[in-house]
Amino acid sequence: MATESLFTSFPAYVWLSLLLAVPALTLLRDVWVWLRMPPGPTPLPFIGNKLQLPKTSPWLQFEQWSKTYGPIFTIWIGRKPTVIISDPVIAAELLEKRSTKYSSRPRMVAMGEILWDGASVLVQPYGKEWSTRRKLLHQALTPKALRLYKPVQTAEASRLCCELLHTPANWEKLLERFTSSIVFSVAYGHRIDSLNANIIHQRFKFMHYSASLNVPGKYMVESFPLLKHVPDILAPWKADIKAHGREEAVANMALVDVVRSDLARAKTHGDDIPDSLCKLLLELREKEHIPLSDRDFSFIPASLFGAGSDTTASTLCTAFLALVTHPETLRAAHEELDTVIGSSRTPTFADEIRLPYLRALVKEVLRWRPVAVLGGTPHASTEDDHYEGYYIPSGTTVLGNSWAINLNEEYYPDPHRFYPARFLAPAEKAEFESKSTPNGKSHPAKAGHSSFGWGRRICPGADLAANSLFIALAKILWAFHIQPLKGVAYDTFAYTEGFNIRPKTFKCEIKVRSESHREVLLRELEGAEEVLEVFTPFQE
Ligand code: HEM
Repeated sequence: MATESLFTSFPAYVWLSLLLAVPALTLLRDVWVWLRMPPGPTPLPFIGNKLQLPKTSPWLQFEQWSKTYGPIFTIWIGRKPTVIISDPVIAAELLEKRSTKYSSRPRMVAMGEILWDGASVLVQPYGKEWSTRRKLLHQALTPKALRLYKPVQTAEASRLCCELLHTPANWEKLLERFTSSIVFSVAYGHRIDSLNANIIHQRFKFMHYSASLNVPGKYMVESFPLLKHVPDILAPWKADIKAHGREEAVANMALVDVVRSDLARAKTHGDDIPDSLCKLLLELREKEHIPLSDRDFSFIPASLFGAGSDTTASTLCTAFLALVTHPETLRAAHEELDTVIGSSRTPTFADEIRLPYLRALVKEVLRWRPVAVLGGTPHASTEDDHYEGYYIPSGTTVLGNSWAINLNEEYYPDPHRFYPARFLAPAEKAEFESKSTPNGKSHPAKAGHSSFGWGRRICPGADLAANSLFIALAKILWAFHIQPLKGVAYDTFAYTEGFNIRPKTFKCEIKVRSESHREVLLRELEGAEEVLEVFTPFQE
C-alpha cells in the first residue's frame, strides 16, 4: 500500500526521467573515462567495440589498430576497458617497472572462482594467495632444480629422435608425446609413453571443460558476480561447474598421492625415485609450514601440464615450419653442429655454450610466431595509473600483444623472416651470414623477446621450456634434414585460432642425415632408456 502511494504520488514523467537518468549518468561516466584513456576505435554505448572485434585471429586486427591508434590503445568489451600494448618498451614500463599495479588477472568467476575455487595460480588475482603458490613453483624451478630435470629432458629428446626415425610422418604427435612426458616427469616423476595414456585423456577433458567456461557471454555471473552466491539448488549451472571442479581436485590429489607412495616406498625399500617438482614440494612441506590445504597444494604440480605441454609442443611445430620455409637456417645449424659436435655423438646440454647459432634459433622460434599470441592470460591493474598523460583506471584488463611486439619492425627489421642470426653477438653473426639484416632497436628484456610474458606474472616455466626446446632441436637438427615436400606451398601465417596458436597441420620430409647418424641415435637410445626406466609410465 505504502509502495503504491509512493508510486502514484509522483507523476509518470518523474519516474520516466529517473529511469532515463541511470543509463544517461552511466553513459556520461563511461564517456568521461573513455576520453581520458589511450585512444582506440570508437566504442558504442554499453556494447563498446564488440561489433568491431574480429571472430578470428584478433591479434592481427589489434596489430592493425596499433598502426592507427598507436602502440598503446584501448578497446571496450561492453563497459570494460582493455588496454592493448604493441611496443616492448611500453610493456616493460607498465607490466614490469610498475608491476605492483599491473600484476593481477581479470576476474574469471566461473573458471577461477567456482570451478577452481581460487586454487589455480594462472588466473589468481595478485595478492598473498597467489604469491604463496608462485613462490612454491619458483622453489621447484630454481637453476639448481632445473639441472635435476636435464637428464630426463635429454633422454626424452633421444627417444623422440628414434621415434622420428621410425614414423617421421607422425612428427606432430611425437612432439606432443615428448612435451607431455617431460611435463609429467618433471611434475610427478612418471613418464608418458603414449598419448593414449588415461592421464592424458583426463587432463584434456579438464582443459576443454575449463576453456568452455571462458566463453564471453556464456555465464551471466561474469557480469553480475553476486550470482555466484545463489544457492546451488537454485542454480544448476553452478552445481554443475562445482561438480567438475571437485572431479579435477580429486584427480590432482590422486597424483600427489602417487608421489607420496613413491616416497614412502623409497624410504622402506631404499628405492631410487626420480626428482620431481611434486617430490621437492612434498619434502619442503615436511620441513616447513605451507599454508595450503591438500587440495590447493595439489593444483601446483597439476598446473604444469596445462601451462607447459601444449605451449612447448606448438613452439616445436613452429620450428619445423620455420625450417621448412627457411632452408638456409637448417644449413647454418648443420654447419655449426658438424663443426662443434661432429658425427659420432649427439649434442647435450654441456654443448649449449658452444652452440650460439642453435641458442639463437631457439629464441628466434619463440619470437617469430609467439605461441601465447596475446601474451597468455591477460594482466589486470589494481590501482589507477597515468601513462604519457593517459588515464588507466584500476580494474583495466591489460594485454601485451606478443604478436605485434615480437613482429614490431622497429625492433626486428624484416620481422617475418625467420632469421636466428638477429640474436647473435656481432662477431658470431659475421660467421654465419654474409648478408645481414640491419639491427633494430634493442628489446628491453634479457631474452630479447616477450614470448614468456612480463614482470611478476612472467612464465615461471620459461627456463624449463627453453631447455626442452634447446635439447629437442639440437638433437633433431643434428640428426635430420627437415625439408619441404615438392610441389607443396607453405603458408607461414596458417595458424590455429585460440589462446595458444600452432601451425595448421602440414606435411614435410624428415630424413636422417646418414647411416652413421642413424646408428648413433640407436646406440644412444640404450642410455636414454636406462635414465627413463626409473620414471615408470602412466598406464593406457
Ligand atoms: C614455450 C613454452 C611456454 C610459453 C611460450 C609460455 C608462455 C607463458 C606466458 C606468456 C604466460 C603469461 C605471462 C604473463 O601473464 O605475463 C605464462 C604463464 C605461466 N606459465 Fe608458461 N609458457 C611456456 C611453458 C611453460 C612451462 C613448461 C610451464 C611449467 C612450469 C609453464 C607454467 C606457467 C604458469 C604456472 C604460468 C602462470 C603464472 C602466473 O600467473 O603467475 N609455462 N606462460
